[in-house]
Amino acid sequence: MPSEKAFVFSVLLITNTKLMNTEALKNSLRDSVVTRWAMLFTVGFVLAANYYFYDALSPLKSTLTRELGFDSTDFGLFVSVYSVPNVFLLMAVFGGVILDKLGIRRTGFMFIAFMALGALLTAYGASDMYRNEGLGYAFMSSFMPGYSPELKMMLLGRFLFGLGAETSIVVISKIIVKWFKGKELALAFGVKLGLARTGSMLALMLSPRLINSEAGWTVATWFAAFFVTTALLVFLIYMMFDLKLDKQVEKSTLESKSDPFKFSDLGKLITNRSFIFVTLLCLTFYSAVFPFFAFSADFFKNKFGLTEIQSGDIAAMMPLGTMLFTPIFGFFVDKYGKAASLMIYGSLILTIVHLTFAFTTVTPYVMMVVLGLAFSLVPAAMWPSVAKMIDEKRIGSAYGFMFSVQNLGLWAFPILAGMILDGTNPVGTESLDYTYTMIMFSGLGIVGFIFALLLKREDKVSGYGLELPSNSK
Ligand SMILES: NCCCC[C@H](NC(=O)[C@@H](N)CCCCN)C(=O)O
Repeated sequence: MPSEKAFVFSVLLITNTKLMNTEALKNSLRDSVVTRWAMLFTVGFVLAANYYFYDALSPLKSTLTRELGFDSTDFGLFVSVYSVPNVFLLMAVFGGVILDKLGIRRTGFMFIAFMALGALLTAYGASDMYRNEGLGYAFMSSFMPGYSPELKMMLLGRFLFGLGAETSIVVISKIIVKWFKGKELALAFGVKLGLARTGSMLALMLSPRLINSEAGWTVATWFAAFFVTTALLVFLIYMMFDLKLDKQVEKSTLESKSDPFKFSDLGKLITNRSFIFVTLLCLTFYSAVFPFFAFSADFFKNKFGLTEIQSGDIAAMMPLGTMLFTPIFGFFVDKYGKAASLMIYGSLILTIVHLTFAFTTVTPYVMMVVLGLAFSLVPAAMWPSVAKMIDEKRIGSAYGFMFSVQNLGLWAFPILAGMILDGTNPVGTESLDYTYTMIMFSGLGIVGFIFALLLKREDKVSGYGLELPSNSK
């Protein structure tokens, strides 16, 4: 019968196509260990450049005061403007939507280009070229006279950088899943975070050295901007491999399909009590880490009377510590669980470190490594825990939502830290007293600790199994 023949033929065709896809999957680029790890290091370079630029001016706070007249509030404003697009334009959420629509290559290129443009504008805003009546100087002088034209141009640059940076983190996470799903995925995520932290560590160590260059202090800002621009070029190399892989394997077998973002999803997320507690922990914990980190080198300089190079080196101990500890805790969480407990310990250690900084003179070298311990415990336990409480299809929306809430803290607390510093230190004080600023960070640690306790208690009711090993849920 012709219809029976047609049926058998189409079954054979489907089976054959499936077999061919599996075959292609077996022999695709992602099956070469060397190629997929090379891809990880390629996009890891982009991530390192991202984190480098985010932290590049942190050890230069006093240089910005001396050269550009920034006070602590200006510096806080500069740090925080990174988060404005992610909080107020919900870029961390819409970036995910754009990623679903345009795909990895176009979204990645577009957002890394924003990062590069923003980084170059920031460096330009600090440069002599701009300050000697360069392009845009007259315009930036024509409004809001309370803020210098240098600050305004640098704010615009960092705003654009922030617009690209958070979404590029989401793109890179998706790239890792694309190449490592069903392979060494957890390890790949650990290495990715390690590469990001390498960027932070290098920024803290290199920037204070680069300001002593013969060509002037702005070498440090230009270097950071060129690092990000190089990352854009490096991403072009990645795009070639990505295209090749897509040609080898049907795209649908590679990229895990997530449901498109819907605002109604937010309703589901914010009625999940475990998710609320983990998001609030994310907000408070990261607000006590990244904004503190931005001020840390200046804090050590003022409290312990160190040079910019020495204080940058001490601050760099924290990312160095995380590079060591994060993979260890990641492995621990996979194998033994205890994620909720680790988040409690991490928040407690964070609070102790900040209180020690506020009220004692214990050597900051040791305390920064201990802070690195806390900053490994919580991220290593937090991000995989979200995957346990949220359906895989909505994980992108969940992370996007968490990033937006987290950025609220990354926006508000650097400004608050700067305002507290300016408010508690008379103008022209030789060395700044950070006590009240550190009390603020300790307070955030305590609130985070409470959310971590609530999360663990809630886990007993909701049964997400945060205390269980990865494969048992
Ligand atoms: N799968 C999510 C990993 C997030 C890692 C996390 N980064 C962030 O939370 C960013 N939203 C903020 C980065 C700001 C500084 N560059 C981290 O622990 O770094």
